[in-house]
Amino acid sequence: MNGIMIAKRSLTTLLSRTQNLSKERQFIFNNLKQARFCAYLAMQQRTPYSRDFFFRQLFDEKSWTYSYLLADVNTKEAVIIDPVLEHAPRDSKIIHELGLKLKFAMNTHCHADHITGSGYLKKLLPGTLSVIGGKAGANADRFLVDEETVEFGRHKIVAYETPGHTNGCMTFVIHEQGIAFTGDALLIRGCGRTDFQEGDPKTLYKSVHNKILSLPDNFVLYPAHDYQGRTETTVAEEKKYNPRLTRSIEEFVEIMNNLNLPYPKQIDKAVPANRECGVYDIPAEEPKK
Ligand SMILES: N[C@@H](CCC(=O)N[C@@H](CSS)C(=O)NCC(=O)O)C(=O)O
Repeated sequence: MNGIMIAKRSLTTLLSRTQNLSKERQFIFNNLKQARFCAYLAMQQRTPYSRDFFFRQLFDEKSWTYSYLLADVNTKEAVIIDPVLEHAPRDSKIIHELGLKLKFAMNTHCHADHITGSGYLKKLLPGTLSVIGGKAGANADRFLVDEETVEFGRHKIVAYETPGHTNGCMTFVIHEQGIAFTGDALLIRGCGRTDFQEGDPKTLYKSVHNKILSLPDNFVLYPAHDYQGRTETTVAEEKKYNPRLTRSIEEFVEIMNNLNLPYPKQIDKAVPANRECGVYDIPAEEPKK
């Protein structure tokens, strides 16, 4: 019997003995339960990336957006997920410096909070194709349907429809590497709002449970945003700690209908621009009045 098994057995014996005891002991019991879950999480090793898989998380501080640059190390073919207009020069520079060839600029959905960098990247890196879900109602070079595969080198992204934040939301999964890009469907300890752009809480709840939280527990999830500096999560963590999605569907609807968030600052220019796959240059700042 190895150390972990002995520790697990002792903890289980201790836990069973603490049941039906006083409040104080119940408190200790709950903390031990928590410790046991943390140990379980720590033991859930993520799938190590294969040596020929390149991953880079990028950030836009204005809209708190994460973009992801992925590549096949051998063929140099690359994709970028959810690029941001203002960072197209930065992203194309990295791609150039690393000797990569951008094949696809992909969007998980038609964003409301920033203009996609797809259009500008197409101009800076000729040959790049823009990609979005077929139900997004946006223009692009390639439209994805549920479970369609996008390839770069030998790597495969499977696109799953996860509507609810918007109709066209998709989650991009790379099964071999144990990762998923959830866009705004699932955020770390949260989820995308449902109060505009075809948002629907019941649809979102079903999408997240059926298509994201049903992935293996150790899959690492990469959202399109985080507003607290967190960079990634896992299926196991969200199944345990997501304050919205661990509730019943009725409670979830109630929560979502009462978020009362202010509208994203850029929504009026972002949605029309994103319907056209972004713009082809960084627009000049509007003069201050
Ligand atoms: N303050 C930001 C917008 C923040 C926001 O509304 N985020 C969206 C995702 S981008 S449409 C969201 O779904 N948030 C959910 C949440 O619970 O925060 C801005 O002005 O751009």
